[in-house]
Amino acid sequence: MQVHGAALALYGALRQARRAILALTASTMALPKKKLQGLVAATLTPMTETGEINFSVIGQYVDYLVNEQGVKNIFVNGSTGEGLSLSVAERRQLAEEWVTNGKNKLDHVIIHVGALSLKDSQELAQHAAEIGADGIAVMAPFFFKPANKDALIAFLKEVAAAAPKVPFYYYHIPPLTGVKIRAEELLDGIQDEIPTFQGLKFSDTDLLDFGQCVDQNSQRQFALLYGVDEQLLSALAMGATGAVGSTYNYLGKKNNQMLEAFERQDFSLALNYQFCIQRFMNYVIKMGLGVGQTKAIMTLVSGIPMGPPRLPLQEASREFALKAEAKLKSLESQCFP
Ligand SMILES: CC(=O)N[C@H](C=O)[C@@H](O)[C@H](O)[C@H](O)CO
Ligand SMILES: CC(=O)C(=O)O
Repeated sequence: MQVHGAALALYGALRQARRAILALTASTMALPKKKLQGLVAATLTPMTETGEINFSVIGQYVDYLVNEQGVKNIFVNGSTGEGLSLSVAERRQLAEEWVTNGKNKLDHVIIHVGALSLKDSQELAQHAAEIGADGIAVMAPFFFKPANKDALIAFLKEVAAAAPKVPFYYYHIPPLTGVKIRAEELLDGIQDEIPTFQGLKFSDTDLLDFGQCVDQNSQRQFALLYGVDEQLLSALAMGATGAVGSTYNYLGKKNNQMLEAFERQDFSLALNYQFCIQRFMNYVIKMGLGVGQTKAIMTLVSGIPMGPPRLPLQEASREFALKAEAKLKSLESQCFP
C-alpha cells in the first residue's frame, strides 16, 4: 500500500518535471530577453501633410515615450500605426526605424506583421527577425476570415514559422477584424502548434474570455496584455500582465501611476486614477475617437507633429483638438496635480 503510494507520488513528480522541462525548452527557443510587462504604446505613424511617412521624427518620438511618459515598450504597425494602410515596403522601413532608434532605449519593440496575404505576413515576419525585433504580433486576416480555430491557427503557424526564433503574440481584436474566435480557446494547447508563442494582446471587452486566458496561464509563461485602455483596471483585477494601447502614447505617465497604485494594493487610489482617465476618454470617445483624433491629441501633448492619417481615415477637426486639449488640462489639475 505504502509502496504503491510512493510509486504514484514519484510518477506524478516525474510527469511534473517533464512538463516543466518542456515548458522551459519552448520558452528558451523563443527567448524573450526579458518578459514583456507594463505599458506598451501602440505607436502612431507620423506623416507629412502630403501623406508620406515622416521618418525624421521617430528618434524624438522614442525619447518622448521613454523620458516623458515612462513607456519603454512599443507595438509598431498595428491599428493605431495604420499598419494595414501602409505598403509592405513602408512597413519594413518603418519597423527598421523604430528598432534602430529604440536601441538601448526601449525594452521591447514588437512589430505587427499581420496582413491579408500570408506571403506579405511571412515576408514581414522574416524581416522583423532580421532587424532584431523583440517580438512579432499577428491579427486574424479579416477579408477572407478563418472559418474556425484550426484555420486561424494554421495561418498564424505559417507566419510564426517565418521567424522561428522571435517571440510571437496573437493580436485579438474582434471589433475590428470581425473574427470572434475566443482567445481562451485559441490559447488552449497553442505552444504545441506555435512553439514561439509568448502571449496575447486582448482588445475586447469580454472579460470572461480574458479571465479564462489568465486562469489557463497559471504558470505565467505568457504575457497577457489588455487592449481596451479606458478600462485597464478591470483587466488588472482579472490578472493582466500588461497593456498595449494607443492612449499610452500620451497618457502613459498617468496610467503608470494607476499601475503603481494597483501594485501597492491601494485600490481606491487606483480606481480614482481610472475614473479620471475615463472622464477624458469618455469625452473624446463621444466626439469620435479614431486614429486621426489620436494623432491630433498626440501632436498637442508631445509637440511632435503626427500629421494627418492616411485615407480612408480623416484628420481631426480643429474644434476636436481644442476641446480635447481643454479637457486634458482640467483632468490634470483635478487628478494629477
Ligand atoms: C480599436 C483600437 O484601436 N483599440 C486600441 C487597442 O487595441 C485601444 O488602444 C484604443 O485605441 C483605446 O482603448 C481607445 O479606445
Ligand atoms: C492598440 C494597438 O495595439 C494597436 O493599435 O494596434
